[in-house]
Amino acid sequence: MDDTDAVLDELFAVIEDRKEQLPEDSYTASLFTHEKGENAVLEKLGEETTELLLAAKDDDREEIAHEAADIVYHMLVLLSMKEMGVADLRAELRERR
Ligand SMILES: N=c1c2ncn([C@@H]3O[C@H](COP(=O)(O)OP(=O)(O)OP(=O)(O)O)[C@@H](O)[C@H]3O)c2ncn1[C@@H]1O[C@H](COP(=O)(O)O)[C@@H](O)[C@H]1O
Repeated sequence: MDDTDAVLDELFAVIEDRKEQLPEDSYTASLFTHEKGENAVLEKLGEETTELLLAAKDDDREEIAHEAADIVYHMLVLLSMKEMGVADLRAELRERR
């Protein structure tokens, strides 16, 4: 497993922990409560996708990486909300190889 794989698994483990513990100062935890919730995650994914497209049009590599990371984080939160995980993503990608 390379570093990229490891960081995805680490991040997903943190997300799962926030979902369980719901610490007050956690942005992730706020997404799992009525304070924000699923709609906020979906809105973020929409916004960040638009921002990624604009960054790509501008050939702004730093911004592309930033927006792509925001999308991956919110996508992992969404998978967790649906009782899914990185394993589902990995299995789907693997099946396509
Ligand atoms: N990867 C992320 C991550 N990406 C984005 N965000 C948050 O998502 C929110 C929205 O992102 P935006 O890019 O839209 O930032 P914004 O400043 O709110 O911008 P706008 O809303 O004005 O567009 C911000 O509050 C970001 O901090 C993240 N929050 C947390 N993580 C990871 O989750 C871990 C746990 O974080 P907590 O749950 O906060 O402890 C962290 O250590 C990180 O690894």
